[in-house]
Amino acid sequence: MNASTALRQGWQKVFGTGARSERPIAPDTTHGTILYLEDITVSFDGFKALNALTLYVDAGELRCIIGPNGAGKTTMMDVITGKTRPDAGSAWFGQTIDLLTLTEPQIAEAGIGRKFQKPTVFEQHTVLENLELAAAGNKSIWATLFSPLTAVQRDRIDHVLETVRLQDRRDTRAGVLSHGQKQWLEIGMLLMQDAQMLLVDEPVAGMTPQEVERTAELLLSLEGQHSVVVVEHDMNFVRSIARKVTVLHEGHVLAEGTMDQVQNDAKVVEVYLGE
Ligand SMILES: Nc1ncnc2c1ncn2[C@@H]1O[C@H](COP(=O)(O)OP(=O)(O)OP(=O)(O)O)[C@@H](O)[C@H]1O
Repeated sequence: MNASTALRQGWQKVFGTGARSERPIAPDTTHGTILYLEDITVSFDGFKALNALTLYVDAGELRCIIGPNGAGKTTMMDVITGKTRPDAGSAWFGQTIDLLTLTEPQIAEAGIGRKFQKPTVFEQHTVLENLELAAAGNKSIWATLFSPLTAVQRDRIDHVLETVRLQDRRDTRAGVLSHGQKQWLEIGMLLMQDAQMLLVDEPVAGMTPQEVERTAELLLSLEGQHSVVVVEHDMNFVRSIARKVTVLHEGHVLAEGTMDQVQNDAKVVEVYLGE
């Protein structure tokens, strides 16, 4: 059994494999699709950052999104998380949750977590405390850090620490972690929030080669249990984790397929990879 499979199986033991029933609203993925973006258009002063973008993500899928600067990758993430409202189109989380009717906090509550390029952890708190705080949501810091953990919470934290390989850093202040470790901690925090879909923006920028390799293993280990959308410019990294790759250009999908398929697509070579 490889490391990813072992982690995934452990994950299933702790969190189960079905829909998360403790959520007030959870995406219905019985048709196998967790994200439906259809004909999404976003204009800024008449310029179409997204132009009738249609894109679907399967439940449990690890999807890489690539494309030249200005292709609309960030704007797409902003639409999914409710930061930007489209002028036209529809965005559904599973079959029943209309993302365009929800606020940003409601979208996060529904199970969509976003990790920005720059890590945003609580630097003065330990790794363990960061995970506790992430799980606590709106509870006060005092109430969270001074109430004893339940056995279930302890199991979850142990499992997340193992997944993000920070077991031996649990009592380390987050501020002194390496850049890569902070990125993993932040992914761990999304896992503590039980994010079913993780949007991850340029996860390996600024990492050492070993950290890049570890990040690939981490993202691959989430496959199946979580849907992960990774936006990344580092093509070697994308190649190392790629399943299905979507190439965005001028606000819509230029090509989609395996890394080999998109790399050999003449349109993609012309506008992006041939640069
Ligand atoms: N708030 C805004 N106001 C005006 N124009 C914007 C705004 N946000 C994005 N844009 C423009 O929309 C286009 C798409 O930007 P976006 O950031 O989504 O691209 P991207 O694919 O993420 O690029 P990069 O790889 O450089 O991060 C760009 O031309 C950008 O300048």
